[in-house]
Amino acid sequence: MASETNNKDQEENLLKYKVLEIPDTILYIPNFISEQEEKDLLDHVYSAPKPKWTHLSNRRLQNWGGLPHPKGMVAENIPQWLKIYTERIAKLGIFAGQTPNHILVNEYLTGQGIMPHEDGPLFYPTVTTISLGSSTVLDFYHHLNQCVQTSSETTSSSLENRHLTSIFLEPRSLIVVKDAMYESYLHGIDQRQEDEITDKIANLSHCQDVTTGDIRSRTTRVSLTIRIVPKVLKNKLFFGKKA
Ligand SMILES: O=C(O)CCC(=O)C(=O)O
Ligand SMILES: [Fe+2]
Repeated sequence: MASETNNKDQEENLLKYKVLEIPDTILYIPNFISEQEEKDLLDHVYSAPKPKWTHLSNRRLQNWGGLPHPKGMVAENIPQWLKIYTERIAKLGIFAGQTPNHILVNEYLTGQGIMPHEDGPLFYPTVTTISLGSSTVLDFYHHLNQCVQTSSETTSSSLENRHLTSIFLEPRSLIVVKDAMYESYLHGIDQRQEDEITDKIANLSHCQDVTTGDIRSRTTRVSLTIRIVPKVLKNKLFFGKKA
């Protein structure tokens, strides 16, 4: 009973961070971490051994907690400097009592981004991201098949036409993307040097110091995407001969 009351209190506390009513649900929490915590996290990310980085054409990344796999993830130890945040996020009460076991670190240089995509079935359908270093704009899009067909198919399928909403991500903020927003829409970050603040950004009233019409330059941004991989292998399979 007591835990039911706690859950209800937690849900009510989170309501003030809710950005969109439809189609449920984006929460945006400014200053989720302090400036010192941001600095410490960046120091840790940049002190990771070189082979920890995977280089992609438009960003590089580090994977912590194991490699998600349809057959199950072989879980790896999460270092303490990241555990602080998986535990802090677990306390928000958005993961049905579980603690996130996976962190993807993405680094975007100015002008880099990530193509519209969905995170897919290997993850629990709630995703949280802490932004470090620079602000950016995260865009949400309808899937191609969700678009209302107009007389011109090319127009109706262009990304611009499929745009649903955008969220301005300030450094040190946390965004939570859940439910339909996770499962039924694509998200991406445009490859741009700067972001124009327009009324297409849904969370302006939750941001610190931004007004429509502002131009925000991008610098290097590091994001920590913190999630749950539900399917974990209990033991590493042992193929070698025992001594
Ligand atoms: O950097 C971000 O905020 C988004 C990252 C993302 O969408 C992903 O890694 O799947
Ligand atoms: Fe993603």
